[in-house]
Amino acid sequence: MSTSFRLFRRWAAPRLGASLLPVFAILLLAGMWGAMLYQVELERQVAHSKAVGQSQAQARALSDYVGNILRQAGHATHVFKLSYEQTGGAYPLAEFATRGGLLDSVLPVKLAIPMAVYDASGKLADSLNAPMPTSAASTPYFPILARSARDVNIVTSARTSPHGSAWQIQVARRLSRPDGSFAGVVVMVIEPSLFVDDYDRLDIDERSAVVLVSRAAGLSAGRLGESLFTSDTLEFNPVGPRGRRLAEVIPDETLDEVPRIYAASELGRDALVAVVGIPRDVALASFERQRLVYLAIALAGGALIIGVSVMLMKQSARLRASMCAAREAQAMLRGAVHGSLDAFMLLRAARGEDGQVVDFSIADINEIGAAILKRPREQLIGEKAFALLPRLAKTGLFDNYVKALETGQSHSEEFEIRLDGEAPIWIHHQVVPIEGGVAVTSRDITERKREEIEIRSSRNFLQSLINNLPLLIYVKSARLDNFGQILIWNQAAETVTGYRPDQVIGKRDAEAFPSGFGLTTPAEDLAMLDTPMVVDLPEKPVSRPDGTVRYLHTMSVPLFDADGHLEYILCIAEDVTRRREQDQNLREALAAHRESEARLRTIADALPAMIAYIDASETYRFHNAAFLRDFLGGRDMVGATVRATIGEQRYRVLEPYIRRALVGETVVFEEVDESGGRDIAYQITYIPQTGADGHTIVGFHVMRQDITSHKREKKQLMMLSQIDALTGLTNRAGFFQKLDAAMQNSTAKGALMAVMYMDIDHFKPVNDTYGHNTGDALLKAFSGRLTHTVRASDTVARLGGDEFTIVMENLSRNEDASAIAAKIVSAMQKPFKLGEVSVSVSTSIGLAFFQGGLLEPEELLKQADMLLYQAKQAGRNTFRAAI
Ligand SMILES: Nc1nc2c(ncn2[C@@H]2O[C@H](COP(=O)(O)OP(=O)(O)OP(=O)(O)O)[C@@H](O)[C@H]2O)c(=O)[nH]1
Repeated sequence: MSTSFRLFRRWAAPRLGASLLPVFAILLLAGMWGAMLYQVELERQVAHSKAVGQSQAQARALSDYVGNILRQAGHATHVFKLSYEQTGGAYPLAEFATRGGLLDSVLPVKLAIPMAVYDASGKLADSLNAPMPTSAASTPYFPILARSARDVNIVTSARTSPHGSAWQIQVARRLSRPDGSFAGVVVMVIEPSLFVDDYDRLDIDERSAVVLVSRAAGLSAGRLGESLFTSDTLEFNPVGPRGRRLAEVIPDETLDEVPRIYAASELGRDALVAVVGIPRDVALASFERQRLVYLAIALAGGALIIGVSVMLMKQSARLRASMCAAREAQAMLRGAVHGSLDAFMLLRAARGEDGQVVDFSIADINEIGAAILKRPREQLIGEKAFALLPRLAKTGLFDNYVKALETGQSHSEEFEIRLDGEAPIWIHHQVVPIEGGVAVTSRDITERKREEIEIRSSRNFLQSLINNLPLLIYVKSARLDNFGQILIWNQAAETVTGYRPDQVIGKRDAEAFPSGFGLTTPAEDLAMLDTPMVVDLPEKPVSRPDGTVRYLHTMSVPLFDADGHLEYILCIAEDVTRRREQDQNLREALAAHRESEARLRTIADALPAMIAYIDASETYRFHNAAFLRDFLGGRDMVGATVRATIGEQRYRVLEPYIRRALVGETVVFEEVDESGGRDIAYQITYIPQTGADGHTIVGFHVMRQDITSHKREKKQLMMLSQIDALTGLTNRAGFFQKLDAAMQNSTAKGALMAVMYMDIDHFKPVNDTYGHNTGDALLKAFSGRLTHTVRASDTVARLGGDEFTIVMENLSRNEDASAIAAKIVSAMQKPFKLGEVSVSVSTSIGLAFFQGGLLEPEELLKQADMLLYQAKQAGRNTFRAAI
């Protein structure tokens, strides 16, 4: 096979494969459509033949009818001839054509066929149903009939009527005299329209064409729909070869818009041809329906074929793509496997009779794998792996392969193999399940493993050392390519700063700490680069991610490589936050203490009370400005004892109180200072002070308050509480106190006394009419008048509302009190001038007496109230006194 052919085949094969399906689909479509069109054409031809047959049947029916009419017309002329000749020529047409007459037995008279009788000279002798030519002498049939001695019937060819454009057929018969000589002719004139104007008779569609053609005359008459026509040009030509059974014809000029299938039927005589045309759509209706069904089936089938083909093409394109990819991948894999530094084997599972895997045969192996097994690759392929190396089964590899195969899970591990008599080796082993077996990759990693273990153990030691140191340790690179990058970050660094190693390691300060702090500043790091030496850095705040701040005291130490170049900056830091906080707290506590002391002194000095503090040894420790000024007479006694300050005599008075205070009792007592010429009352309070333990009394506070004015106000308040606020008279409480005192006095001395109880008559209307202010003004004016009417020693009181009482003591006689009552009643009758208004009221009074006894004040007042009630009952403006 030549190279160019091979190349061509490689190029053509996929393309051919890709185009087969669409070509097949197109062929299938074309075949389906071709078959469908062929079938449709066959059916069209059959339908057409049927339609022609139908038309011809109709045409035949028409020609039969025409022939029949013409025959009957010949018959009719014969019947007339017989009657005419029998009657010696005296037989009128009218009688011949009566309903039920001779004509009617041959041709229906209702056809009203025009008829005429001409005499021997050709002159019109009789006519019926239409005007007829007056002479027949010039007609072609007349000389023939005149000459002929026999009974002859002539049917003329179609010809145009002498009267108009319509054409007609004439049926003429010779009439003879009894001697046989020529008597004349009888003629029937038949219009072709008679044959064609009736669709019902033919039972055809209304759009059909019915035509009668006279070949001899070249005339035709027909009917299209509602219209009748005649023509002298229309001709129908046969379709196809002559002599065919089906006589399809086509008109040489279009009759109208309707396409039709025409067929002709010759009459056989008189050169007449009947033609019927059936509308094509009617004739082929069922074929057209069938054609639509075929079309629909073909379209649906076509769509199905296209759809399925497209789907299959897509599927096959995908399949080709994935096969291509698989082939490429396979090729790459094979390349990689053979070029790999790892040993690689494809093992096919070998199963025993029970279906269990008993061994694996080598399906493929690369050169390195073959080298490990110490056999050429070609020899190894097909060999049983574990039969070849039975000792490998002991390592558990066999079990691993079977497990990977059965679970479908890849498996990779690093393990140490100790085979008898050989140094242990480390293998990195990977088993991948594949169809019917496993793919195994192995790499000898003994060397790497050994180094790794060594490095790990020394690193672990260092790591644990660094991590367990309580100091923050972090190491930055000092190499120029990654200067400032943090390389080590120990546990204490994480705990103190809150940054985990993964957030910090490999980054520079600016990246690692978004909040902006640097454990050492870039300037400090650069300084280390310039002059590498141990530096004690100032304390610095660092913000943790949670927002709290820690203070670090850092020392940075340069670390050099073997060549003496600076390689790392080791930073060792101590968290000094707690110590700083303690210092700060102490400072703040001291300041707060001083501030609070000063504040307390300011407050104490501003207080009007005298305040001092005396300790358990009775020595003054503090006194405020008021105490210094008012109690100590301006001498500062802080540090002096109480006894020395106030003198022995006064100390004896105060000592019991001091003792009580020093055992924890709050002591309150009063003292009157009479030294300054006026009495000043003091209230003194000793408040014990407990020490830090909360119960030992370490001294007591003294508070000395001037309560002189307070006492005076209290007295005044007592007095005020017995006065009626509106009128200034004694109120209810004062009245009862006074009444009680007076009754006690009366009982003690046996003196006569009286209680007067009065009420303003009709006071409510005053309030209602003038308002409450005027009511109040009236109450005041009433009180004033009352006070002026009685003695100064009598007590006038307002019990409430408009009710008043008077206590009168030391009376000589009852009448004295009654007289005063009368005087009051009279005094209150005068109008009261209250601002703009003048108000007139009156008063009613109840008067009760007492001259010692066991009566209670309330009972005496009740007596007076009863009497007041009686006075009100008596019509008001009066008084009632007890007898
Ligand atoms: N303006 C004023 N009216 C008061 C005061 N206290 C009570 N009143 C009114 O005094 C009226 C007392 O009415 P009464 O004594 O019951 O009736 P009255 O119209 O005087 O009739 P009699 O006493 O039966 O003649 C009530 O309308 C109270 O609202 C007050 O302090 N000032």
